[in-house]
Amino acid sequence: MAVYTELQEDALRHFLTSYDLGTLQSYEGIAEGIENSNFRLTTTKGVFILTLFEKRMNPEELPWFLGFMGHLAQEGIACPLPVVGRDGEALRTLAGRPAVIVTFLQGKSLTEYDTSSCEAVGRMMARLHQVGQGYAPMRRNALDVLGWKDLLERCRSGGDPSLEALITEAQSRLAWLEEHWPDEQTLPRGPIHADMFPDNVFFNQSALSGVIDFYFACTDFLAYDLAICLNAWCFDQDMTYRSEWAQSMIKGYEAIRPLSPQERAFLPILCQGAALRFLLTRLYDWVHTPKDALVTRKDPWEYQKRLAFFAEQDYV
Ligand SMILES: Nc1ncnc2c1ncn2[C@@H]1O[C@H](COP(=O)(O)OP(=O)(O)OP(=O)(O)O)[C@@H](O)[C@H]1O
Ligand SMILES: N[C@@H](CCO)C(=O)O
Repeated sequence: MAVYTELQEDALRHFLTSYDLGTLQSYEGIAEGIENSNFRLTTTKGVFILTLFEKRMNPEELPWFLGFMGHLAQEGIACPLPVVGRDGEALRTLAGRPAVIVTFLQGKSLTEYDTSSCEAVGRMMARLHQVGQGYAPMRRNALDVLGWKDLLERCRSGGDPSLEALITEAQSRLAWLEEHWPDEQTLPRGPIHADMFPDNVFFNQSALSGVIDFYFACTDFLAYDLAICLNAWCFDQDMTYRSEWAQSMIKGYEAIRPLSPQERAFLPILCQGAALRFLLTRLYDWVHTPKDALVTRKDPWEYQKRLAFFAEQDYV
C-alpha cells in the first residue's frame, strides 16, 4: 500500500499541461513503498513516476533532495531525474500535496543476490559519493545520534515484555555509541543516500541499473552510508552475517574510492550505529502504527540481531 492520496484523472491531465510530456495514456498507483503516494504514468513521451509527498515529508526539504538527484543524474549516476515543467520548476502541487515527476528507471530490485551484486552496489555507492562532493548544499541528518535519542525517548513498551527488553537494550547500546561515535571532523563527510536497501536498487539481468528513493539522503560520514549497506545487504534471511558479501561490497567501493585508515578503523562502530538507526525507526513505527493500519510494520528485532553481531566484532 502506498497510495494514500486519490488522484482524479481530470486533475492529472490538467497537471500535465504544465509539462512538455505529451498526453496521458494511462496511470496506476504503485503498491510498493510506505512513505509517499506513487503513480506510474504513461504518456505519449514515455513512462514516468509521479510522487505525491505525504505528511511525514517536510516540503521545505524537497528542493534539497530534488537538487541532489538532479546533480547525480547529470553526473551519470543512474537515479531518477526530476522533470521540470515549462516554467523550469520540478516541484508543484497536486491533490493538495507537494508533487514531483521523475524519470522512470528500468530494472527490478533483487530478492536474491550474491557477491557480484554486492560489489556492484559498492562501486555505485562510491561513485555517488565522489560526484556528490560537487553538490554543495548541506542537509543535517535528522537520524543522527541526537535523533536516535529523541526517537527512543518517544518509544513506550505499553507493558509488552519483549518491547521492554528491546527498549532497554537499545538504551544501553545508544549510551555506548554516544561515547564512541566519531566527531564530525574525524571522517570525510558529504551527501549520502542513507537508505540504500535492496528494495531501492534496481538490476537489469545482473547489471545494476539504478538507485531510487533519496528522501533520507543527507550530509554525513561517507563511510556511514557503506555501514548502512553492510547492514541491509550482508545478512542472510536467518540473520547470518555473510562476510563474503561484505568483502565484495567493500572491494567494489574501494575500487572507486579507497577508504582511509580512519574510515576502516571506525567501520565497525558505524555499522553498530547504522543497525541502531534502523532498529529505532522500526521500533518507533512498531509502537506508533495502529495494528490494523494497512501498512506492514517492519521488524525491529532484525536490527537488534545485526547490532548484537556488530557489537561483538571489532572488524567488518
Ligand atoms: N524512478 C523510478 N523508476 C521506476 N520505478 C520507481 C521509481 N521510483 C519509484 N519506483 C517504484 O515505486 C516504488 C515505491 O517507491 P519508493 O520506494 O520511493 O516509495 P516511498 O513510499 O517514497 O519510499 P519508502 O520505500 O521509503 O517507503 C518502488 O518500489 C518502485 O517500484
Ligand atoms: N529501509 C528502511 C525503511 C524506510 O526507508 C527499513 O528497512 O527500515
